[in-house]
Amino acid sequence: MQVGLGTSDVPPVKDDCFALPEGTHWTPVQEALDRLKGRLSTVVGVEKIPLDAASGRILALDQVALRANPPAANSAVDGYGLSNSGVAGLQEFQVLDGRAAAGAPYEGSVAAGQAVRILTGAVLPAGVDSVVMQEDVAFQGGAIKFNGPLKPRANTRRAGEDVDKGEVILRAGQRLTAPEIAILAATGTQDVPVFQQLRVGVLSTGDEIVAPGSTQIPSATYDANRPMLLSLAAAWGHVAVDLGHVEDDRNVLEAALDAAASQVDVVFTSGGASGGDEDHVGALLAEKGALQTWRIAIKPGRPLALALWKGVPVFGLPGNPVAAFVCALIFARPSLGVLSGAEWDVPLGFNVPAAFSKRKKPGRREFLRARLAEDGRVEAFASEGSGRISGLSWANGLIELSEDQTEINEGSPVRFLPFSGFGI
Ligand SMILES: Nc1nc2c(c(=O)[nH]1)N[C@H]1C(S)=C(S)[C@@H](COP(=O)(O)OP(=O)(O)OC[C@H]3O[C@@H](n4cnc5c(N)ncnc54)[C@H](O)[C@@H]3O)O[C@H]1N2
Ligand code: MOO
Repeated sequence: MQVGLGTSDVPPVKDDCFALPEGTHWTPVQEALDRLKGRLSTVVGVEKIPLDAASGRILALDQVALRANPPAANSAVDGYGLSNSGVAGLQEFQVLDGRAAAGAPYEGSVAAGQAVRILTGAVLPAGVDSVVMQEDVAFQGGAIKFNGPLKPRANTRRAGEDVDKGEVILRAGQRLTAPEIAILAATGTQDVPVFQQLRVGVLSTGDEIVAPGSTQIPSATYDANRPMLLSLAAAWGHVAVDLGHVEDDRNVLEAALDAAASQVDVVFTSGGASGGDEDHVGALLAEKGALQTWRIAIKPGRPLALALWKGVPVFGLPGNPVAAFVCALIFARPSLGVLSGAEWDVPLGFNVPAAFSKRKKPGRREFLRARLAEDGRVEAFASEGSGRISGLSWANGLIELSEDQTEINEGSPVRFLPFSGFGI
């Protein structure tokens, strides 16, 4: 028999460790994202680097074409260049000596009734406005014959038809990937102004955390978050800085954050965010780190600390690796983008039929490890436990269930966010 406490003093036992405790303000995911978006801005400087070293970097200034693409009208095919009369029926043209090739123009001019051999990419010689494809002609006795009419400017490319000189081709904030590199190169850019790379520090916390493989003691946990988060930061084009691991000691953590603040532009910590006896990260950030938000209506990942430490943004990610991963993708990725000079990026998502059924509590947003199958339906990982790291590599994306979704049946549309849309 219990004495001292009446049953009304004891909270009812909740089997669901994901139930949102009453009396706490749970910030909706969108509100947390809006806050981040509204408060963050670029923290890195600008440098000019050669285009061939710029892949993955963020453009710092709008770029204009330094030359038109193409710079001159040229042939789109191998064939014969001529002045097109547009007449229907059998046409005959005398073929001139010489030819026009890419990089080796034909210097003469082509009169009416004459044609010149021309290769793909060659500048159109004077007098040529159209090209007849070599497959469409009969060549006989120094002349070509073909069945007209030819369309006006057939098989030619107009000067500047892609972009004109001086036209804005890329905007500041765009990430330079293969397509952007191509247009910059084609229009003559040699050096490109980009933002300096953001330095992202990753710190693991927790007495139980040890280097992978370093011990066989069962109470030790191999550090999975730090390599995972370093890999994410690098995949997103930032400089990933390994800040190591600290034990559950507030002074040591404080010193580590101080050191980090002078070394990196943004810090990821993992673990110690939930408010347990040894959860120092949340407590320390609340006390000294201008903590902004730390309980978010999300599963997994609700204990997320967003703070500033000596002016440096700190993402206090949850310890459970799946929760740390999801929070990094959902909150940290677009934030790091803005800090590094890019636009706030909303991940690619589309609705696909569910290959599973599930009930869900209202009021929080849930992210499930998901795999889009070849039949176009999406499966969810069998377990939702946020320590089940194997589900991350099983998955090829996340399913995002909104706050008001409570029941998902097989075939119901669900939102699928492919990992590729998160840059991984
Ligand atoms: N009474 C409550 N307990 C917990 C709550 C709660 O609301 N009330 N929230 C749970 C949820 S949800 C999560 S997520 C975790 C997050 O807690 P912390 O951020 O404080 O993380 P820890 O307690 O330090 O660790 C949780 C778990 O993750 C393991 N871990 C930590 N760091 C790493 C690492 N670098 N690599 C691999 N695994 C790591 C750690 O050993 C723990 O097993 O709190 C719940 N509890
Ligand atoms: O939601 Mo916690 O964030 O389970 O992993």
